[in-house]
Amino acid sequence: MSTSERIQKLIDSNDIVLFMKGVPAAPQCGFSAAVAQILAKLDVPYESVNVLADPFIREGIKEFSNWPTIPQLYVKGEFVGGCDIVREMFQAGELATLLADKGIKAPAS
Ligand SMILES: N[C@@H](CCC(=O)N[C@@H](CS)C(=O)NCC(=O)O)C(=O)O
Ligand code: FES
Repeated sequence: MSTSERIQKLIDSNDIVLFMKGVPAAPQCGFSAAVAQILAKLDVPYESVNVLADPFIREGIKEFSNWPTIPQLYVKGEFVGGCDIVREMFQAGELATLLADKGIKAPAS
């Protein structure tokens, strides 16, 4: 499978995918940590992909999204943005709205 096919499969098989440096429990960069923290606050399940563990994904996702940096957030197969965009959307309440519009809910507590 090519790198872009692997990326396509990841975003097709998970409602939310965060391409990040490190893992949610131990992010390796503040930008990735910020997005993981926001997703934790929204209390939604997501798949994370550690680009530091895979140089092909690290470069491939930039080409795939036409976006030069990590982190990158995908929701229902659509690129949402990096840290700045996600932070702004979260603060404006737009990220919660986007997830609700796409039918993604926090697990019932
Ligand atoms: N302003 C960016 C910050 C992210 C950023 O600058 N990422 C850099 C440093 S972690 C990056 O991915 N550089 C390319 C690389 O490390 O492959 C955003 O909104 O996401
Ligand atoms: S790893 Fe240095 S800024 Fe992200």
